Amino acid sequence: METWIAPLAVLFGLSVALLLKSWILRQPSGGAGCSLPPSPRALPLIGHLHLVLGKHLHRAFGEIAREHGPCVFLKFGSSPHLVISSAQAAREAIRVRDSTYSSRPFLSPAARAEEMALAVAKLVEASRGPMPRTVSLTQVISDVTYGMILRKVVGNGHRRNEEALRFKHLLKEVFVAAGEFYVGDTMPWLQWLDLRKAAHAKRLYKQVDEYMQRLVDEQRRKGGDIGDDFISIMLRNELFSKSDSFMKAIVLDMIGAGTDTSAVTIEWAMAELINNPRIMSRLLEELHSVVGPSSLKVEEAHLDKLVYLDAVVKETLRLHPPAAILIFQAAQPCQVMDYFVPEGTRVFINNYEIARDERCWEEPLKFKPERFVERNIDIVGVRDFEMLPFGSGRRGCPGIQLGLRVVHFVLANLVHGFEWKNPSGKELDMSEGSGLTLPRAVPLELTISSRI
Ligand code: HEM
Repeated sequence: METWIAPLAVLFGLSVALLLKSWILRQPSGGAGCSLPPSPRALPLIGHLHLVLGKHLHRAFGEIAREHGPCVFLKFGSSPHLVISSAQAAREAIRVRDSTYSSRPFLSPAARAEEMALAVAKLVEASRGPMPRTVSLTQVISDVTYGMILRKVVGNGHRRNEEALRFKHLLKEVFVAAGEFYVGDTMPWLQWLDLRKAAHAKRLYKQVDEYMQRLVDEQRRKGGDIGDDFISIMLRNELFSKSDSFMKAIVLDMIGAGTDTSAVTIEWAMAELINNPRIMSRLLEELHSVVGPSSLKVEEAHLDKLVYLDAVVKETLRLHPPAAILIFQAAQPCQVMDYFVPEGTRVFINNYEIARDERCWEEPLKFKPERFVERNIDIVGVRDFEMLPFGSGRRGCPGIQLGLRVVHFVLANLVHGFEWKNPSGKELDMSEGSGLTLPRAVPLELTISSRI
């Protein structure tokens, strides 16, 4: 017996090894005469999951791109993913996704001026309070942007009531839950690992839905005839007003997509300005020459003349894009950079990596707003693709104009009216935290003195 068991065991071992090898090396076959993009070595069952688990996705993708190139094919479980990390590849991928671009204006300066005036009054008070005059700028920025966006989306009534404030905290929790990696999304057989996280997310979404419903009901009771806020506009339009779910989804999209993105951009800009006193001085000089002495308020009418402020905001969006990765799905088989991309592939455009690519940007890790003064670089993904803070094309951000307005306006007022310092006197820590919008790891706590 023993004489034939040994060769059989070797044969069995060899076949398993061969099977595993062929599985590891297997590349799904390409179409239209071109091959799939290069791919790192995968592991059985989990594919490339081990390369990203426990890391910031944009950084993990950056490491993979440096080794394998700007178009990399990955598998998480059995789901195909394409990671794009160069401007040229991003242009091609977005061309495949769609070829038109549209932006929609959202302007109502009065509400924004009121929100800003409230924030400035609070800051002046803090600057006259007992020493040390330290302010949580993260909190101030978050409150003022939330107030501005909420007034635009749901009207004036909700901005300061208790429920609105509770909803703000709820949204924060939703952002954290949405930013989590759910293994079951790519490997359904591992869904049980997500059960606790998923139940928590479900509870949060239920609370969000209830709040949205109350907003819609309340506006409907008023007849929807007041104001130019988003709910009123939808209630006046038959196409939207028939479906509460549709209206709630749009309102949530606006608040969710508009508040944190604008707030973290202002926070990163302030942090970069504190760490770069020369740039802060140049911005202050511009504000003095356009607006006048600090006792005068910055108004929205000034913003178009503040060229250096615009450059500071663009440079902030380049180094700290709130959406580090843009995600979409290939609806049909397509071709990107001569590579075949199968239908259903989830495409990741690594915005963060592209905007720090040394082939496109000189000294890419340096905060240098001057690059936007010297060159007219398009940041909305129409002509240039070296940075895509708002995405691009039909799925791109519909709130670009409102977002940029809010960021310029709040930042200009914070810099013009107040002097800010890091209480420790050292450089600020610029580490990134976790979350959907690439927030700072450490909140901004600064000492304030008023110039007003
Ligand atoms: C600095 C501020 C902002 C930044 C950086 C930003 C960035 C983005 C990005 C990158 C996307 C995804 C685009 C894509 O997938 O290609 C997006 C989508 C979106 N943004 Fe913005 N955004 C900002 C402000 C706003 C504001 C103020 C609003 C409206 C109040 C808004 C509403 C939306 C909506 C509704 C979407 C679509 C979300 C979806 O597809 O479900 N955004 N934004």
